[in-house]
Amino acid sequence: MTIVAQGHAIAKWFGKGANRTQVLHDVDFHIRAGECLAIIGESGSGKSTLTRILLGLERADSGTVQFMGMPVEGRKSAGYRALRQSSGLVLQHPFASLDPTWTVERSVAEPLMIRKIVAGGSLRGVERIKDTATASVHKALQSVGLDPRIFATRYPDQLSGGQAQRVAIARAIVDEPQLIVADEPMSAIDVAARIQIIDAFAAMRQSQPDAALVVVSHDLGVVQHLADRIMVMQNGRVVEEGASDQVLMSPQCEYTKTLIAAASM
Ligand SMILES: Nc1ncnc2c1ncn2[C@@H]1O[C@H](COP(=O)(O)OP(=O)(O)OP(=O)(O)O)[C@@H](O)[C@H]1O
Repeated sequence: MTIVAQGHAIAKWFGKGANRTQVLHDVDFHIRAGECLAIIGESGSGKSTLTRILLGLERADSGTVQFMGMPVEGRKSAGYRALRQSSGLVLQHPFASLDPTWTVERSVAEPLMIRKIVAGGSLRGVERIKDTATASVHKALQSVGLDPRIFATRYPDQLSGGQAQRVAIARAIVDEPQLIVADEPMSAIDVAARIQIIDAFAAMRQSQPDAALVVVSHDLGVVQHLADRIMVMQNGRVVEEGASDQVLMSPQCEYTKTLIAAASM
């Protein structure tokens, strides 16, 4: 299977002078097309920093990151541009990532419009692609279990937290990116609605079988449902990695055992 993104020997420091702290140490990772990789670990272990580096939103101090075989370093690099155009991000707080003055349809269509403008489309051109965009937006909403006839014209304040997160997922997948990163997508969602988010990701994986999905989560139940492979981080290092069943059923590292024991309490 094609490797969509990979990093080698990534190190990252934050802060200056006496406050300078290393938060990632010699991290290697890769994600293949069609795979779901979960990154788990306690708060502050470096999960979000690693995904931000993977998305080109943060720079590593040393090491390399590649997207589809091209280096991501530097905003002018071909790898960075390809990554920006071919990745989707789902964050913890769905309402913070939706413009309250925009309808669901407009929010979900935004990546398509941006891509068209970046590709040199005129505003008139953008108007003309609206019909195509509407079809893609409705397909994305359907795939996350939201009926476009009901939800397309709603505003964020007319959505529950779970519905808003599914809108955010629809926006992340609407232009069929090769890589989707979801950073704690369930933690701001009430327990009853979490299953809908899991279903939305499962449906996305079915409709876009070649997309690579990276999920950062504290919730091992979520991880168990979604992930093919798990990477465990502790204090900025990868301490265990393997197939989901193997890591969850027979963890090798004491730290992973502790995480699993804490989750089943
Ligand atoms: N911009 C920043 N400036 C300084 N320190 C930072 C910055 N971003 C993150 N850190 C620090 O880097 C470390 C790793 O943070 P990170 O957010 O990657 O961890 P995490 O595993 O995702 O945690 P959580 O599960 O709580 O989101 C933490 O100690 C954090 O305080």
